[in-house]
Amino acid sequence: MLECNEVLFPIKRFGHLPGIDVGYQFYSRAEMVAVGLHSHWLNDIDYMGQSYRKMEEFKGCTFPLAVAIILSGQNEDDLDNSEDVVYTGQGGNNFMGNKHQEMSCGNLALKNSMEQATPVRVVRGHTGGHHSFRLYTYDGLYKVSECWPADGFSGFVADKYRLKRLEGQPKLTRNQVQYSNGRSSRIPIKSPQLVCLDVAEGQEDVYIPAINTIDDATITGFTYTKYNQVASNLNLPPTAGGCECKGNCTNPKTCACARLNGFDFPYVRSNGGRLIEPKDVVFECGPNCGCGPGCINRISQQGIKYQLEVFRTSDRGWAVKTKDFIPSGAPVCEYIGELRRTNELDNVAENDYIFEIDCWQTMKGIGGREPELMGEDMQWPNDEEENLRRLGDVSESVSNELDDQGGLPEAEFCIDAGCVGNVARFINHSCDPNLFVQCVLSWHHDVKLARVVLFACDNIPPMQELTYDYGYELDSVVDNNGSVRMLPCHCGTSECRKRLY
Ligand SMILES: C[S@@+](CC[C@H](N)C(=O)[O-])C[C@H]1O[C@@H](n2cnc3c(N)ncnc32)[C@H](O)[C@@H]1O
Repeated sequence: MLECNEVLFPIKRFGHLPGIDVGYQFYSRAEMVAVGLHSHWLNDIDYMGQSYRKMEEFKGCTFPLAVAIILSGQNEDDLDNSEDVVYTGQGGNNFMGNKHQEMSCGNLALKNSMEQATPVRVVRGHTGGHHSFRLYTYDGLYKVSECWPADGFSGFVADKYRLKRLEGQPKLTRNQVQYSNGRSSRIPIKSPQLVCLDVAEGQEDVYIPAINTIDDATITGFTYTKYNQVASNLNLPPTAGGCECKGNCTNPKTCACARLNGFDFPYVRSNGGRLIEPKDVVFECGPNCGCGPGCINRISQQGIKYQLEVFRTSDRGWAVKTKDFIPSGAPVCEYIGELRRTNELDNVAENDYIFEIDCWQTMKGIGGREPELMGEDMQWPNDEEENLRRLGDVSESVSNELDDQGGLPEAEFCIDAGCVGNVARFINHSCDPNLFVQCVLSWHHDVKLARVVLFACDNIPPMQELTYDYGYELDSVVDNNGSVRMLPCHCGTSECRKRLY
């Protein structure tokens, strides 16, 4: 990973990092390493070493030079009043009995930064919350104003550094920083940009914060739900029969659910479970199966695993980014809302959150969304006949059942996330997306009411916005008066078709 980081960010730099505003939050050191904000996994002082001396642009500088420090509150002697910090250097008090810190590496880098007046990025680490996660905030640029050796409380001589926050940066919202070190159960951070600590209100296994650096908008007007709700006038199809496997499904020859997928499992276990290739429909194990919740064939039922963040854009409202790396083929989230009949929607033109369940139309090539090609080694066969043949490979009864439902020009059912929904409702459209829509059947086998799951169609690096292709046909959206509605696309990719619909 370090090597990867060196490839992405061959040159460390002091100063702000493009795209990382003051107040930016990170959920792990790995994230900071990935974006190059702080490129040491263990050391709290990150610095540019002697190799930078040879570079023309750094001519005249004395190295090492500090670029970033993490204030984690681990040192009992540290003082932190937000704008003014006393920081203890690294090393000393080791098992060899060395009680004096050496003026080398990070310590020397801080001293050199003081002497050459180069800015140092300051990151604060905090722990807290009911998930007890560690959170890091980027708090801006500081200058090292003083350096002196001092006796520490633990009886060793340490180098001390005073850092003062540079003027002209966004204010920090706390004037006394309190580290929790795992002792506190509260989350100490309230950055002005954090408009909601968790849009999921604790329902998911991860927090999903919302950040707004654009305007005054907050997250309102919907209730978060992790599970689909069913409109009162809609009856769900009967629960499907299941396989008789025990524990985990392992044998595709004997597992009844694997048989529906063409005598194979659609997923591999690597990287926490990945879809091998997009399919017309994936048959997962369901409530009547003998296997347990950890079964390989239930990967999309295991909830959101990646750190996601809702953020405000200047031209597309809210959007979602991942703070984790997401491997190609991994399930990211299901599109959740209220299952409704499409012909009973009254305010379609005003509701931005309707997902038509058009799996059957897609499979039959009658106006559903285009199958998405996946990156790397994963691909959807281009051949429509091959797609349908693969569906024909599933058991005859299911195939017949699907054929009985054929001929529908439009999706009969939809997922309306206008009033109730999950984080998927905030994911925007892109003409060159990094997610794709996969229909999944688990509880029942009616493809018209299939679950809609968004999978990564490529390896997605941290901090990337998540998008999928909404798959509208141009001129297919009409308002109540029958006039065609058009919506310009702001996905900003080179593939942009200029209109969503
Ligand atoms: C399902 S919502 C996505 C979340 C939405 N941005 C929000 O603020 O809640 C779909 C709506 O987002 C906007 N949107 C999504 N992708 C867009 C794009 N590429 N260009 C312009 N607007 C987009 C459109 O208003 C669309 O009707």
